[in-house]
Amino acid sequence: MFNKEIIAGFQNHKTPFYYYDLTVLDETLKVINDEIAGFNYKVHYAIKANTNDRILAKIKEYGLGIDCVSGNEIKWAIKNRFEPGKIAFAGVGKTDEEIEYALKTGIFTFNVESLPELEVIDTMAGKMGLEAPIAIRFNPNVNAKTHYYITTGLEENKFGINHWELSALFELLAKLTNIKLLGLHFHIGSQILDLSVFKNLCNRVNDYQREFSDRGIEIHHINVGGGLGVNYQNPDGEPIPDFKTYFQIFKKFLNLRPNQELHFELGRSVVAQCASLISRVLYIKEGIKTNFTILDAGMTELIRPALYQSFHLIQNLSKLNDDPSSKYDVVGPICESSDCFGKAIALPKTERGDIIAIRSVGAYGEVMSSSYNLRDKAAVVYR
Ligand SMILES: Cc1ncc(COP(=O)(O)O)c(C=O)c1O
Ligand SMILES: N[C@@H](CCCC[NH3+])C(=O)O
Repeated sequence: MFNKEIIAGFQNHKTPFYYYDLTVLDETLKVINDEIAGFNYKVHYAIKANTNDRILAKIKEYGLGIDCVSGNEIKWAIKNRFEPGKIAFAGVGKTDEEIEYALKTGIFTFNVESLPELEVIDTMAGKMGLEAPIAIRFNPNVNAKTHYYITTGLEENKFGINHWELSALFELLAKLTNIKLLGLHFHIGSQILDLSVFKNLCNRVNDYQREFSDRGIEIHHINVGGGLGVNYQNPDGEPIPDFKTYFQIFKKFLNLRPNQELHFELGRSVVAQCASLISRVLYIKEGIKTNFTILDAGMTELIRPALYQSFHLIQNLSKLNDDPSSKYDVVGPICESSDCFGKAIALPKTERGDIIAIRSVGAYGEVMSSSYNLRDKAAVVYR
């Protein structure tokens, strides 16, 4: 991602800043489109991962739709010229205002997460003289084998309708007159590296499909959500897991009906590798076991390590060819001990003023930043 010229160019910018390499995004989007070509598959990009307008313009260029989780995300998608007919709306807590707005706008589908929500959407659509297009989000109770905080498809999670609610759901569907059932929706979690869990998901989806076809209910599309993980250890290497293997699982194990569409809501795997957080070393401070490298970027720019103890590769771009002979706790300036990007990180001997890159921050990076400690918003630089 970096060469001498790019690194030299960084000297002209005030740090910290988000550096987006749109050529990386191009490559990723091309791979996705190649893998789904010839199949009745559609990808709706999960906009929560990154709402940057230049990123969205690229995603639109490749023809993806958008998966939203708030009314404001829908508004933002439309402002960025995505057609309402390519926008899906999920979320366990849709407000009346958001539902009304989405109905008026004519989005493709509501991914409905509970029976009470289904009734509210039906009532509101009735009052507006509309038919609400819906998919039912099921909680398939499939373990995504990922971090506890980003697991969404276990019965104990708040997301989706559980299997034991199925007969109540069928009764309700038969009764409601202002909804049009289009799809079945699933999303089991994020940063999934063990792809066998998607095979387990396919088996559950096939079971759910049967429940509907046994009752003579036709389903237009199946939505298997997102969740494909990325290689945080080696962002410049081959993606592990890779898109080919991922899509292959659905091609092999999911029983699509004739003419049925298969939808995906990928977020992280689309955008994670196209960005780095670029920062300068403010101080090297002596520590008890390891010295501290204190950066001018902190958890306000990237909260993932503090929130999930997640790993991001850290590189000293000022000394890229030197041996990583020293170890540092790489920390930010925020008044929290969790403001730490990594402990005992091997780096070349690092000095004040060195440029540091924190890699793979394109997903859930900039969007999760905050102004805690009244910090300025980080700038953005593109290639
Ligand atoms: C409903 C839904 N769809 C899609 C995504 C995108 O997931 P990921 O970024 O892991 O691909 C999420 C986030 O986990 C989600 O909650
Ligand atoms: N914010 C999480 C992912 C959550 C995805 C949304 N359900 C992360 O940074 O990994």
